[in-house]
Amino acid sequence: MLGKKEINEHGHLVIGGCDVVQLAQEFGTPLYLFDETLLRENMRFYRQSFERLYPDYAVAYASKAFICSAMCRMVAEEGLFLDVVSGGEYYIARSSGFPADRIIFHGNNKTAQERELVLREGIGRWVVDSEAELEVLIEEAKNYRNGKLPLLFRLTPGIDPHTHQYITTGKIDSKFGLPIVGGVAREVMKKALAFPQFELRGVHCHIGSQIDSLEPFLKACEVMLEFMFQFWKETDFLLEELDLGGGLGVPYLDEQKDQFPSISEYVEAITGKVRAWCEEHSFPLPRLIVEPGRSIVNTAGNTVYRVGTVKEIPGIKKYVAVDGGMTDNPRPVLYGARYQALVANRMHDRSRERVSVVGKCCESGDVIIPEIELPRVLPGDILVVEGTGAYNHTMASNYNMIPRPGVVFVKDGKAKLVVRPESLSDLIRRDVLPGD
Ligand SMILES: Cc1ncc(COP(=O)(O)O)c(C=O)c1O
Ligand SMILES: N[C@@H](CCCC[NH3+])C(=O)O
Repeated sequence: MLGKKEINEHGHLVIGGCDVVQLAQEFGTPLYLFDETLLRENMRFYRQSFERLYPDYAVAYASKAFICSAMCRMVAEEGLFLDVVSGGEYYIARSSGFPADRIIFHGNNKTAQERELVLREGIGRWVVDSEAELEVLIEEAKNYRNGKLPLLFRLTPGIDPHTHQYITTGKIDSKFGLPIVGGVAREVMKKALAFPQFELRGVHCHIGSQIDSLEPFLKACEVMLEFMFQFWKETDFLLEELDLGGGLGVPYLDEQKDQFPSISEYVEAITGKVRAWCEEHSFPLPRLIVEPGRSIVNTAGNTVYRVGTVKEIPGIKKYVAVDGGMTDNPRPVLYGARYQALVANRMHDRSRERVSVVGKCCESGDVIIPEIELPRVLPGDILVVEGTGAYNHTMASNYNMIPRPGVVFVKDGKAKLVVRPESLSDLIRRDVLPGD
């Protein structure tokens, strides 16, 4: 099992002190269920690890992994910054009361509306992604409400993190960022120095996601520090901040548990590397920023389904269909992502059969787990797919007009509904009948 889970006297799965079978009855299925203690613990692991090892840092939670108003509140309470990549994420954060000066604003194609919103309300760091964006900002930032606009520049350091190609983002051939090669990034940044409306704070990179080793992060530290050092020598301007993005991977299956560095190993490695490099080159220690998403939320999240149709094709396969699917978890279809599951209402059942867990969408590719050994599954059973905290709720769709699930936080035996499940009427909320 992933995360902290127990089994009670009824043989039911317990998360955050709550009986998952009862939660399924109370809140309905499918349902995203988050262990609040684990969420907070992971945020604290990041902060405490930095606190022990490095003088000046910020941990910015990457909200694209999982966002809702209650999550933004929690991130604010835990003293983290927030990484947003759209006006939508910014809006949710601000509506929950998240302080603007702790928000980092990303995007490779920020729209006029998004820029206007953020410049109106304020921002902690604005991450410039391209020369074209800088050109637009030269005009638009003139009347920034808080004086100088604090900028980071996103660079592509040319590193392959050896992860799925769709979530590889730091190679030179990328839609994100300014390439380090050929002096492109350097020239664009030099240009920004000439404008008084900007406060040039530092550089950013994000090499990819679900990365299973420390080596690509260490390489990124080196390349980025080398860039900062050269920039200093050439311009006499010291870039004070280095934002290394997110990307630390996590196990999705029990058998992968030893295959990923822990949060503290990751923080130890990057802070050690930065310290050693700076000492060797007599370069002032920069302020370090990281933007973890998945490693904070994934293991804390689970999806609770009810089993419907069970279909056996003799000698070939048994299909177990649940009341959700690729609409609440598109990751298997998109990335071939793997998951494991539990039968929450019969945790002591030792019978085993090989099945394929599928969804209810009108697509043969709507498979959540192609092959898994489970206790003999019956219609009505409660099936929990583990490790769905990241990029599930935020990537869910209404395909086949299936309402999206609600979100419940559990902690110390108490359950809080933090996103209500969509209703059928939500599905027509934005419809306009011609003539009305
Ligand atoms: C700029 C940026 N920062 C942070 C993250 C978070 O990454 P992860 O969830 O892998 O930690 C992402 C997503 O990959 C990103 O694009
Ligand atoms: N959506 C991806 C991660 C994207 C990271 C954003 N840069 C996933 O589920 O793995």
